[in-house]
Amino acid sequence: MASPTPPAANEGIQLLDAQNVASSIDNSDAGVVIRPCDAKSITVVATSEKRKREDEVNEVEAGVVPPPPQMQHQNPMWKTSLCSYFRRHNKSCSHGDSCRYAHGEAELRPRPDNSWDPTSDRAKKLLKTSDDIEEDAPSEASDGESDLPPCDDVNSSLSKCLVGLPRKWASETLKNFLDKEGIVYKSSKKKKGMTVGFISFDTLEQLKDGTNELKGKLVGSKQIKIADIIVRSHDKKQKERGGKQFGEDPDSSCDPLNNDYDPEKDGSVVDGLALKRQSARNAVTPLAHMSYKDQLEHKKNLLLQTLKRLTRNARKACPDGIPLPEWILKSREMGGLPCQLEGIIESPLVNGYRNKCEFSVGYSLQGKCTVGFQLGNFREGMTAVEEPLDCPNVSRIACKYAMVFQEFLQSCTLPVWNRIENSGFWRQLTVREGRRPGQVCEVQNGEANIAEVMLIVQICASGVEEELVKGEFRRMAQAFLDGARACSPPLPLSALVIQDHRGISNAAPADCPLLPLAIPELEKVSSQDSLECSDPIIHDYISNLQFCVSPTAFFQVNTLAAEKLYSLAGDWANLDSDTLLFDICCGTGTIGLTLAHRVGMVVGIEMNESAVSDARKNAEINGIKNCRFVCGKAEAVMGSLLKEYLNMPNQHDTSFDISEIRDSKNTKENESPNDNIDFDIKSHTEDESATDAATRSRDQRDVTLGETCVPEVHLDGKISQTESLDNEKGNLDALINGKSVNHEINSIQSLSGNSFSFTGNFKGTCELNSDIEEDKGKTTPAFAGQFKNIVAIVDPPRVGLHPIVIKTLRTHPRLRRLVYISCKPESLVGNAIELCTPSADRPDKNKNNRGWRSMSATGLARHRMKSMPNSEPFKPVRAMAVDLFPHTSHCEMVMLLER
Ligand SMILES: C[S@@+](CC[C@H](N)C(=O)[O-])C[C@H]1O[C@@H](n2cnc3c(N)ncnc32)[C@H](O)[C@@H]1O
Repeated sequence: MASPTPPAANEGIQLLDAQNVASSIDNSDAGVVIRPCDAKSITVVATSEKRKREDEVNEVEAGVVPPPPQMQHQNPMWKTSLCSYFRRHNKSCSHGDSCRYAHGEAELRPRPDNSWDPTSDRAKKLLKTSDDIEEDAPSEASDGESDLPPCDDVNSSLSKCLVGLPRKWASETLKNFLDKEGIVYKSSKKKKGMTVGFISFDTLEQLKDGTNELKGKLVGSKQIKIADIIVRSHDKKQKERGGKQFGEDPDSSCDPLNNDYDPEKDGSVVDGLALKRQSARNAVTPLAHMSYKDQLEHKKNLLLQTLKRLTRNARKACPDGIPLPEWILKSREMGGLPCQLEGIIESPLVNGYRNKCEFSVGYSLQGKCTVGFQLGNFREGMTAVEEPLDCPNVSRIACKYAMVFQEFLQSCTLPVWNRIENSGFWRQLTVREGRRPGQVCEVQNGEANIAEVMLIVQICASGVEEELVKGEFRRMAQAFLDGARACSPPLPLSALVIQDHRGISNAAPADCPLLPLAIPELEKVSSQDSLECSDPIIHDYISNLQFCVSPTAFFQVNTLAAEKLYSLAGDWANLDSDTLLFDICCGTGTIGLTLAHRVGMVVGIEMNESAVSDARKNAEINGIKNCRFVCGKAEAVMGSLLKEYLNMPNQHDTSFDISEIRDSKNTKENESPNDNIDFDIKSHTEDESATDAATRSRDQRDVTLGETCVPEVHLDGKISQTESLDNEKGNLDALINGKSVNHEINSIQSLSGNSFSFTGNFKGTCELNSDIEEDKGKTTPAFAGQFKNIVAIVDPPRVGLHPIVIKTLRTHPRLRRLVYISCKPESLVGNAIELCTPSADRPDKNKNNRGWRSMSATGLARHRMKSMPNSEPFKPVRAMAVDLFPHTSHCEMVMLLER
């Protein structure tokens, strides 16, 4: 038998202090996970042992056998983590020199983002130095557990972090456990779903006894580790000003866990490898220290590793008795790749490329009111904000506006948002930029091409007197105008919007109230009391088309690189006039609209109402008539749309029967990872058109399954004759495309000329076809069978596609080509496993989703494969990346799947 395989470095939980905890936190959209990165590797090891003879290359990938020297050199992670096996087994490791992990500090290399393995002496030393700088040095952790804090730092050190707790524990369970163990403490806190909890003590004595008692205690099979909590100097300052610190009141908002800061949303794209950020530049652009060429090489290497995971997992998921597909067999000749990675397309603009920056409002490490980027994840205990001036991805214009706002706040009476206390008024500034039309001759001088700027200021108006708020808004608008004018040349300023958001995190929901403000002198303010102005919108241009961008609609942050991305997707989709193109997760319609001239018809699907409204406007202003945009979650409408357009039998059924929806709803309640099913589709009646059925949706909160309801309908089209039309709510009696209809309107989404778009309760019979469809002479359901070539381009958010969408696409026999665009290649891999693995002859209907929380994305995909209906799999044909995010480790990947 082979000698025991050393586990990967950092196996299990061996976190030393709060920083180390943070460094293992995966801040993906899925939430916080202390990532036993190694569990994965261990699985790989076990499986690759099983399938050793099949593919030795996989063992290289899994770290089981060393890569050839040239690969070692290429792998940016080579020897960047300490080998835990080596440390634990008296400095011996059966892999010897070929181990991918460092045997001791001397061998250790810095990670690509210049950070060090958090468990290394170097990292700890750096940590200590930086903490000294912050006048807030915690005790240095030693060998897995922290020492007791020095006596002169008692106030900030009477709290500890408990690592390795069961995820299912809540605060109450932790309290019970501590009481049972006889620990004397002041307060404790634990959030379900995390393995970290917090405990605070009244005295040093209590802390000493408590930590001694808890150190190494077993909970289930896991040992509890104890780590320090690092309190920043600005938090101390807040405390001095009267603010609470963690531990003072466990039920108060002073809870480091009560934050769902998403650095991605914030523009602060944090590299998961980072240990600790000392500057906004490092937090937001961790690769900025590399040349652009090296950055691309680094990203390419990461993508290669990610792609190989697809092959490995699809192989594992392949049901017994079913032959491995050709692409997996061929992968041996390509070093384990599922298809060729054909390269990485550079961003035309490397600096200042972001057209949207979300600046946090908070305090710097020195306690100064600052508008900029947070230095790290709040879960790392980091709330400090630093100015964005040194971040190369931010434009000069965005920086200027951040500075103008910062100056304004310093003289403002209303408080800035306190992330620890969840109180305050000013929260965030978003700067969105729109470029001029036409071919840009001087790409690198991107700033000169910015024609429009929209500023969105997020506040929390709760409990603040209205008059005071109005006065501050007026002063702020004036400050922005003055700031814009003071620059040479003056900065563009087209729209100013207030977003009143009362939630804990700055990530506001799509329906968060927006108040467009008049900008003095730009807008003619009719009276002193009227601050509001009309629709705030800016414009940008892609492939010579104009795009409206409303305040919250998604628009790629790097427009010039996005243009390259879309044209690559279009080229690979192999489009012609016989093509029906589904643009899934279409946002403001950018992909569908830029490719509309190459296809017969585009159907865009998007859940964000304002983005759909923008998409429709965009079609109109560009005179594009062969696009239809459907507002709804793809998982709720995709099946119906496929049936509607592809003339499937039983056309008047919705795509999923109630049991399917109920099933997905149940799995959600029973811990389904896909907890974003908000819509329900009811079987529709014979007198509704398929279009109506496909587009109507109802918020799950208002409906319980099995209940009969008046379906809510989303319609769009042109009114040729109107008897009554109330802009807000009321009844619409109109002739729509020649048919008389009556609708109770819930909300009108856009109204320009005689075009409309609204949701309302469906009352009568309406064979509605939008004028766009009529103009093309393709009326619903006359589309059926009209298209020979059915293609989907999917561009989902970071979590990837919903499993129902994957299943719908995979099981539809007429969909032969799919172009997957991904801003998170790991999610693409998860989805591609489900799309490309052969299905079992008899799918396992018994979906046991228990334990999904501890599964990796790929493990989950393999698990779901078991219940995939028998269907022809796709195969990965080619892949290519487009760098939309220079200086960060993020990258867009495009993969062509065919069958
Ligand atoms: C990465 S963006 C792509 C947008 C667009 N393709 C573009 O390039 O501008 C993802 C879009 O998917 C939308 N989205 C997220 N979840 C969705 C769902 N379940 N169904 C439909 N759209 C969804 C988001 O609102 C967002 O506009």
